[in-house]
Amino acid sequence: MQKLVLIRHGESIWNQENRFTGWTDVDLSENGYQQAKHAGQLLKKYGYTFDAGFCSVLKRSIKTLHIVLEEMDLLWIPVQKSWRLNERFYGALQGLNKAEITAKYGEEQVHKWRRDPHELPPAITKDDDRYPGKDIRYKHLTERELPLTENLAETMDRVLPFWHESIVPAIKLGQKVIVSAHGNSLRALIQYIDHLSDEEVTQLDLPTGVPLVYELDDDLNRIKHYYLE
Ligand SMILES: O=C(O)[C@H](O)COP(=O)(O)O
Repeated sequence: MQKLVLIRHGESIWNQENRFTGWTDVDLSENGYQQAKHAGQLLKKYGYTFDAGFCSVLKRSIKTLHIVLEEMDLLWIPVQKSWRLNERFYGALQGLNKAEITAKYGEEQVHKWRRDPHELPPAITKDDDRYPGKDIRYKHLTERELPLTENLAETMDRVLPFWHESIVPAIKLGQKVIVSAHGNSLRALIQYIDHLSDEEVTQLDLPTGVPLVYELDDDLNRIKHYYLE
């Protein structure tokens, strides 16, 4: 049996302000720092340790992992960052207030944008300042990989190659792994690991900054999962 720990980053400033975030590189709120710290303390208290960490290239995920590892005195372990673990790219919704968008387009449409795995939020265009092609950290991505919008299914398509090529090999080597990522990149991963239907993943919401432990068998099938609280 292998344990894998997934953690959604601590609360960000835009989570607090109720704004669509996506690939916007927003920092943790003070509460988010405390959540990450608490997560690290819990992991330590329950005797967890890690050999490898994985996070996105967004600072809320990077800092969450850093703070957790700092609490565990494990800052020295190798950490791999990948854009593939980034939050789902929320297109033209990025930066907008969720309540205002709900007032404008109605709850049903906003729920679809947020939770329907195949619904695409309105896209940006390449001349938009939010286009990732303008951000140096994505300079190695092909044009096809640079999103203008993304639904959960597309998010899963870009998360899974990283899961199979980087995370799975580490687990199979017997390493203890922690993945710090985002609400939707983790929902995509969980849909895959747990074989959830589209209907089931629609119901799945992850809290910020709470470690989610997966116990996996040798073929990486889930035995059970639970939050550490
Ligand atoms: O990008 C965001 O706005 C959040 O991290 C996730 O938002 P959601 O719960 O609306 O998908």
